[in-house]
Amino acid sequence: MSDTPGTPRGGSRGTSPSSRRPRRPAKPYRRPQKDPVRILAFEALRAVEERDAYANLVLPPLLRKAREKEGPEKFDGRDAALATELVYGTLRRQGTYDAVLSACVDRPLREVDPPVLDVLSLGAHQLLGTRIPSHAAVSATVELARVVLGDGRAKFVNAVLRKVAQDDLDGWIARVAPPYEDDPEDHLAVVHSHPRWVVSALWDSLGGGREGIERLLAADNERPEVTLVARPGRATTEELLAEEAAVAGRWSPYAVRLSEGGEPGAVPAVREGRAGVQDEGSQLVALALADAPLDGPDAKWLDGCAGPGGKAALLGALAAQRGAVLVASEKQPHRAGLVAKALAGNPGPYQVVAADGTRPAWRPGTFDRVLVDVPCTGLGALRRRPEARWRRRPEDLDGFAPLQRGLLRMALESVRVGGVVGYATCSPHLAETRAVVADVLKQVPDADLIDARPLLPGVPELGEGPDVQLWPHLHGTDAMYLALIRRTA
Ligand SMILES: C[S@@+](CC[C@H](N)C(=O)[O-])C[C@H]1O[C@@H](n2cnc3c(N)ncnc32)[C@H](O)[C@@H]1O
Repeated sequence: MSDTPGTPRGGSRGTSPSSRRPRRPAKPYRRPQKDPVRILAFEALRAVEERDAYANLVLPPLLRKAREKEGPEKFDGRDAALATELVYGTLRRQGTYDAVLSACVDRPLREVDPPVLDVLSLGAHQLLGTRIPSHAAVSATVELARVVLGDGRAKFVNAVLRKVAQDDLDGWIARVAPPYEDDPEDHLAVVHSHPRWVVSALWDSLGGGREGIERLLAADNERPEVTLVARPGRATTEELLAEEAAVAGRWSPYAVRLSEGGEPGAVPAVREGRAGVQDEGSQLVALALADAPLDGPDAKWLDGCAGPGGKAALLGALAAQRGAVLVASEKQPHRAGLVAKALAGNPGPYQVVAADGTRPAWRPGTFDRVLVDVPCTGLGALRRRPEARWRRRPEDLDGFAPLQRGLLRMALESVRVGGVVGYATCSPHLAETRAVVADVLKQVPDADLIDARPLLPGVPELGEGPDVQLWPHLHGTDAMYLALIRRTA
């Protein structure tokens, strides 16, 4: 990486040696103004870039510390909201902003120092993605650059951002995105800030024309609502609906949504573990498996990939109401610890085990219902993890493929004849959904897909079945996938 920033495109590098000009009197030095909100946003972006940190894990402790400070650096709610918007918005829109910045800098962006690029992206987001007036966005970002990069680089930032400020987002997109007619996927990748291969994979899975994929990509750039689950027998939706800013869920009878500003940590039932934070798509997967029709006993349930325990806690509460026991198994011991925490206080019997689901510690045919919510690329949860789309690579699919197949094979071996397996992913990528199910069913002939759609009552636009794919733009959920499979012999 270069140690010096690039020169703004059209800049004056090498054209006007200052020695030939009369010297201007030097401006008196002015200390840079420290803006704690933008400094914190910059620190969070650096952690994401440098340490491969997750924004949703890095930001909360930084905000907590800023709220605990005394004096002018102490954050109030509006400061925290602005810092969050700056970090999430900058990361989500990075693809679009990179295309714009590339047009304003005279060298490839990869040759611009990463901290300088982070400041430029923060500035581009304020200029093109927020209502902050242009002059304020430029001057605040240049002051930030003076504090975190030094005066020399701040001049570069100033010059680049002045170019960015010459147009609005639509104007820039018209200039930098290839026309849809020439290259639909590249066009959508720039307009909606997704890597091209992700646009392509989402479109393959969604099908249809331009409108649907555009709505999906736009939904990925929206901040998702916080959804709570009232764990049955432990909390009620009425109790959660009494909270300020709470509205009923769309599909799950146990879901309550918190609108902007709702703090799950402030809800007593959440603090006591009787309710939890859980996307409605994740709730629907657990409910569909629990409601799948079954002949014979219904006493032993397995969650074979349970960490950190969202679905296990809902399954555990439902199992308790039916007199069934839940075994929640998770390979990584520390995540098994999280499952134990999520299940603590469950009203019925349960067991948490740290075990490899591809080499089960139980006998074949032990369970009546089995869920395997397998590790995956997470391309269905891009709303929540703003940096994830830039980290994932197509090669990651090959890494997950054998594990996904191994876990489904073992799930089918663990369920009794007549029992039901739910195969779930929080990715809609066909290589992680239908391809896995089809491959495994070729090897395990005594198993049939069953229609999952009637088990999500009231949920529209579930496709042709028998499996189910949820979508952020159609259902307001993460893009969860579920196939239900019955062992027949
Ligand atoms: C998508 S997450 C499951 C999310 C969980 N069902 C929930 O709702 O909270 C997949 C989990 O599978 C675990 N895992 C990975 N390999 C495994 C294996 N061989 N056996 C069991 N669990 C495994 C991962 O550690 C991860 O916690």
